[in-house]
Amino acid sequence: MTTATREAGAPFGAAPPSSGHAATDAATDAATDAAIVTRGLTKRFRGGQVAVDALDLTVPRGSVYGFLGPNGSGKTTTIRMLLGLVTPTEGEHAMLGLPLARALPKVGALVEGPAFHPYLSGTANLMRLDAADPTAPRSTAGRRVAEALERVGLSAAAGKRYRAYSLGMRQRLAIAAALLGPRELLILDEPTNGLDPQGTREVRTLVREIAADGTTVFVSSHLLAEIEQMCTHAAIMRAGRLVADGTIVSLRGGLVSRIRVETSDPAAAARALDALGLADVRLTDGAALAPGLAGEVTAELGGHAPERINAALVGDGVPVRGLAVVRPSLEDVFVGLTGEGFDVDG
Ligand SMILES: Nc1ncnc2c1ncn2[C@@H]1O[C@H](COP(=O)(O)OP(=O)(O)OP(=O)(O)O)[C@@H](O)[C@H]1O
Repeated sequence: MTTATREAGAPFGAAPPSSGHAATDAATDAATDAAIVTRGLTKRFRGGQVAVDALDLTVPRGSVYGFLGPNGSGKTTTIRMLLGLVTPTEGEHAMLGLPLARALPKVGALVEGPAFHPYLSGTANLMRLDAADPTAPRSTAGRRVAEALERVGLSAAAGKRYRAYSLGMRQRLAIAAALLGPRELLILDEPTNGLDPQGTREVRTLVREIAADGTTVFVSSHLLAEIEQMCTHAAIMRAGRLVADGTIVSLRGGLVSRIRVETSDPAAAARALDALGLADVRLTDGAALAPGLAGEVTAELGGHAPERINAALVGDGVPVRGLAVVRPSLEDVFVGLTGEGFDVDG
């Protein structure tokens, strides 16, 4: 069943009124209460290209949900299906447990940035966009625009022409456009694409602030580190398929942290780590590569406290130049799952 046929009836995931099974109800309620649910969502373009392949997603309310995947992995197509801009070939989807037409007023979206007029101010640009929404009452337009500008931290620059805005300010204005009116869910497609580091930081901070105000944020990106810094949850896509999803902590939890010791005596360090019972001790002898180069020993951290490892190394007379806990990144998760690097140009 697609969105088009579902709009007139109950939203996907809604519990039947007479459902009497507690376990089934709990599962259904979780889906109904989610900000976004998709089941078997598929898009096959004419010509046979499968952009999204049987996607099952559950985005909890209140999460900052990273939708991660290399270029071309189906992120934009999924978002366009969610918003009713592309008709799915198969599968179901719902936002906020509502039929699409009722959900959309509560959903702000930034898919392809709105076209702003370079010679108009931030305020004037948003007033134009607000005026294009036939459901928004005219009498409160000024307040809506002022609030949206305030929310993205552009009140002070509201009167400036758009052409004088920095890249980060421009993107914040685009997000303000998605926030005209109260939103329960904000969907952002690659909001930091093309931004400089400062602009990227501004957008990242803004996303966190919006989430802290209680809005669920669904944000796509091809940048692993960015999703790790910004999100509570993530789904990882590859070639239209979901390869992993969950909280960032649980995704990383599938892989173990390691301890890394930098030392001029890696053999002694390796012996000490072995004696402590650390697993998978690996050694690189720097001096064998170049005279004077420090060596490195790594091992699975397991339940060992790094400070005790350090004390044991020092106690054994190992000259420790550096000691670090290396936590697995989402990139490690992706590589572990697919056996491939995360090719951003993929
Ligand atoms: N209208 C279309 N017709 C045919 N193929 C399409 C169409 N739109 C997207 N595709 C293809 O579907 C696949 C997924 O594209 P999509 O834009 O959803 O990926 P993405 O993960 O958002 O990547 P990007 O970050 O580059 O936009 C790609 O191979 C793309 O070429």
